[in-house]
Amino acid sequence: MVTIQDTELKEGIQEAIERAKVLSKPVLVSEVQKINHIDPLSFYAAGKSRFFGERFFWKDPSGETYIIGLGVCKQIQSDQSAGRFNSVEKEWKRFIDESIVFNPYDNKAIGPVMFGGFSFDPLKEKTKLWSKYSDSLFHVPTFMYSEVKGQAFLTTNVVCTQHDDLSLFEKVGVERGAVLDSIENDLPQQGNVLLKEVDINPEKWMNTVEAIVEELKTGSLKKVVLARESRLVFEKRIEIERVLSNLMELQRESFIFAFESNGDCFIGASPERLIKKYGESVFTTCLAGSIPRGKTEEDDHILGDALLSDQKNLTEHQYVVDMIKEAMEESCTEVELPDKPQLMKMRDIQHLYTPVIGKTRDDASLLALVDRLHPTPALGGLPKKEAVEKIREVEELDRGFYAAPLGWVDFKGNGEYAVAIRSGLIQGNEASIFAGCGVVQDSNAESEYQETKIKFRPMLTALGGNK
Ligand SMILES: C=C(O[C@H]1C=CC=C(C(=O)O)[C@@H]1O)C(=O)O
Ligand SMILES: [Mg+2]
Repeated sequence: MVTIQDTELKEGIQEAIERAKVLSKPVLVSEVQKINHIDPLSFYAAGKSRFFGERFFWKDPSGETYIIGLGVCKQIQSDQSAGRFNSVEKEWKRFIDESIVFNPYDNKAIGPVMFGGFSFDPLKEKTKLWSKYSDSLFHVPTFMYSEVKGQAFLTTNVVCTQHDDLSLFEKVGVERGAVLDSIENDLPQQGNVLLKEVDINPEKWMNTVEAIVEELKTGSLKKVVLARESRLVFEKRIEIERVLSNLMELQRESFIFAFESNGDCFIGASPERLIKKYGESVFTTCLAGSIPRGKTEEDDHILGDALLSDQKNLTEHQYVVDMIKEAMEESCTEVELPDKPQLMKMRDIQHLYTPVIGKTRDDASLLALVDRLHPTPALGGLPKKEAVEKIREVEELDRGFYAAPLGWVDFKGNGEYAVAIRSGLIQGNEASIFAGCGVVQDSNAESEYQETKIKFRPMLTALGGNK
């Protein structure tokens, strides 16, 4: 049981209603309180009955930051394609500038935070798979639990209109009390059975890989990332909490995320950071080039060493390094990166990995950096524009939010975006899972196909389809 003593929320609501009258538009009041630790997954689960379809979950790979949101007090979305990063940022800034924030703490990821993401390619023809997600979609939660370096905070966000009155304060208090009272530490155990697993057109996908390899040998394109889908049908509705719990247990080194919208849930465990910005410091990652894990420790070392000296994978990786380095040098005063990749080992796969750090020039915003980086050649290809056009033309899959930036930004401009790979879209008792790989001149369709099979594994296992 968590007891909350409200201090400023009531006064804040009063003030926000007055401000809403003057501005003739809704005004946010945000209050941050330090609370005792709550299990992040239990907080998420506590919102199930009241806020299903309006929740999000985020954990960074270090486990330093957890952000869990329940309810949506403000939605920011944009269906425009050109300038969508900028238009989301502008709307967010305007919203924050007019808001009233009570927050005596200096931590990141507390107070008003918007969580969400962007589709991979807004110009790709839409299918009904992603009908619940617009091309840019962000939620500011009503209640948000943040755990930052072991300290726990609860943020309450209330949007007040000129027609509201102080009864809003009572209403929010009752709702928050109900959420906190329904926190239970044990997740219900529920078995589910995988009835059907359909790989969508694998032969056609391999033919496309072969055709692209031929194109890469002659034209100006150097790399194209091609992805595919597998569709799973279960006996019962998929329990998002259970999938998250499995991901937390099995993919500890990854970003773990869930983003619900209108009853669907985009979920995954990505090893890939697109960009993190804390103050002026920025961190990004070049991640491309893959090999399986070994069955024994010795095997694993042999495979890792083979990856570190494999020319096809080194080329695939280097394209990403070159592009990210150029983008960072444009936006930063200092950029540091090692001159050779190292290994990143996850449960199911190992990758070539080059971390990059920098200091932003003229305080470039996080979303401006996302705009500059997305998609890196780890998800799009090289040259960027031609590769994205090629994917739009030849790929059967509607990527939606797969392979695109997903993450958060707080009201001070700090935040982090992952590249949403190793992910899937849950729709009731069905799920689509996605995986792709970097196709270069030396690619072989069969081995790229095997690579996508390994990349399906984190989600397949978490869903209960592959023990
Ligand atoms: C496109 C995916 O992985 C990317 C990230 C790491 C390694 C990759 C590769 O080796 O092909 C891909 O570029 C995916 O997991 O769906
Ligand atoms: Mg690869």
